[in-house]
Amino acid sequence: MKAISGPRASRTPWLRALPGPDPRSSSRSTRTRGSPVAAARAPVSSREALSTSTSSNGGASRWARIAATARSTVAAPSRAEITTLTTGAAGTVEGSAGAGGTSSAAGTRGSLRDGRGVRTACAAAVARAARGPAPTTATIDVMAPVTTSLGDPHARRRAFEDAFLSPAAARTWPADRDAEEPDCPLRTPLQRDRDRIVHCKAFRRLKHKTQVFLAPEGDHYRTRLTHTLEVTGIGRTVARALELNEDLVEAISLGHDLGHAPFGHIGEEALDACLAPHGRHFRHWEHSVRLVTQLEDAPSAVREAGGRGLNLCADVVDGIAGHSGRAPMPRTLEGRIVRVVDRIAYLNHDIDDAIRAGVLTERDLPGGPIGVLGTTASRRIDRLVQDLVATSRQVGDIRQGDEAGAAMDELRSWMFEHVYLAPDARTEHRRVHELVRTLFEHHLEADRAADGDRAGEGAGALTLPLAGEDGGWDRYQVHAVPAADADPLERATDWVAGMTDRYALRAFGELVIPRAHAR
Ligand SMILES: Nc1nc2c(ncn2[C@H]2C[C@H](O)[C@@H](COP(=O)(O)OP(=O)(O)OP(=O)(O)O)O2)c(=O)[nH]1
Repeated sequence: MKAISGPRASRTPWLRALPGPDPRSSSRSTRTRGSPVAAARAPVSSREALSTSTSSNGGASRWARIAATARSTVAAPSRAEITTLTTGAAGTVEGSAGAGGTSSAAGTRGSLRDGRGVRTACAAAVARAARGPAPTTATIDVMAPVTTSLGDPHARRRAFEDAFLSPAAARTWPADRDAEEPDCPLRTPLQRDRDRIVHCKAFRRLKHKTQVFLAPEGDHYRTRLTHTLEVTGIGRTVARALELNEDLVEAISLGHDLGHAPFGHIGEEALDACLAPHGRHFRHWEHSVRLVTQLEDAPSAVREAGGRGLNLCADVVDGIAGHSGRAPMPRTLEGRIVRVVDRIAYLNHDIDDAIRAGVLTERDLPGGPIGVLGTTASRRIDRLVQDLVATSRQVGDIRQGDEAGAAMDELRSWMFEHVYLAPDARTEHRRVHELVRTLFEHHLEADRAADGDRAGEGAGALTLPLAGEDGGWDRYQVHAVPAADADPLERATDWVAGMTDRYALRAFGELVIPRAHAR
């Protein structure tokens, strides 16, 4: 079996915990019954079928497990008897019964309370109570936990993770953040991280950052943003198939490339070259971490908790830090998924873009790997994903099979030779180096000139005439380091790395293109 390059991951005894494909998945109707949400919405007759199928599995089915989990946290005598639901401090849900099993006047006001006593209207409970006593059937015991937990997303998600995720999956709780924050009542900590990433400025800038083709004019070329979305989609598929934590994979994927400099890898290389004489380096994955932990504006909840940056969960930061084949291996299986699917995504979309750009034709592609993986991007992705899932399931870690893994490596080497580092591309690379060096040195010089006058916004950013001059061009707020501690190299790096391709081009133009000084 082939692991993606990097330190060899420890083998997790995970397979034993993972069942084979669910036999119910062959039938669409029974599969629908397997979903907690679908089951909660299903008519009583379907629930009876569910109850039957649960018991006919001798209590070993997933449904029996989730019902048992939920039953242990919910006292729910029957739907008809529930008048109020109260979530306790520990997030458990308790049902309180109306006298004599009938719904009383009070019973028409179903409500939820969290541990701090915050009261939330629960429309479903209200509607149920208003309808009056419902028939008590054998299914009620199974359904009640699902029904009652609908009002408490955290209890429902915990029950889901206990029942449906592999024991080797990363768990959503406890949320390990630098600054401790109270949970959001609706979103889980990982959903919240996902939202924080999508709402941050660095995420929006990905739409104007190169994937491979510099500052592309064509509407159909990939950018770092569309690459990020493709990685997220493929990553979720793999995580779901392996019963790992999809929410974690999603958050890592969405954040993994936030730290890319303008002009993709070439910009990264150019910034690295600027820092090398000072004994420093630039790596995009480390800069992604710097962005989410320090540079991005803290959301209000983070500020209130005394934190900085996006204050993401530690597993998300770890996955971002370890997504590149050149970085240390992430500690979670979810992080390792992103590390492999990043390559699956970029190799295949880069072939597509290279053909679109006229750099390649399909006939040029190397016969060996294409023979193994398939002749179209969708077939290749499908083959690589199926292989990754099957092999990982078998060995208990995130691994590719020997044949598919070797074919992908060969294709990647071929792409380096014929696309990424091809002679035509190298000409542009020299120009990018020149541009990045000019901007970097301009910032250092401006910082020196500002000579300690650094209160408020970054002095370097103010020296560029374009900054903040018109509505279309934002000034980047990149200097999170307090003025007194400002490190000029770090400030220049943050400033250049934060640029989009077009901002960098325009900034460079402002600095080097002579302007008329008379009208
Ligand atoms: N790795 C790398 N990618 C390049 C280079 N030039 C262009 N690219 C393109 C190919 C892919 O579309 C994309 C890879 O960017 P990523 O940020 O996903 O690379 P990362 O270091 O995470 O990938 P890796 O694990 O090293 O394959 O950049 C280069 O010199 N090195």
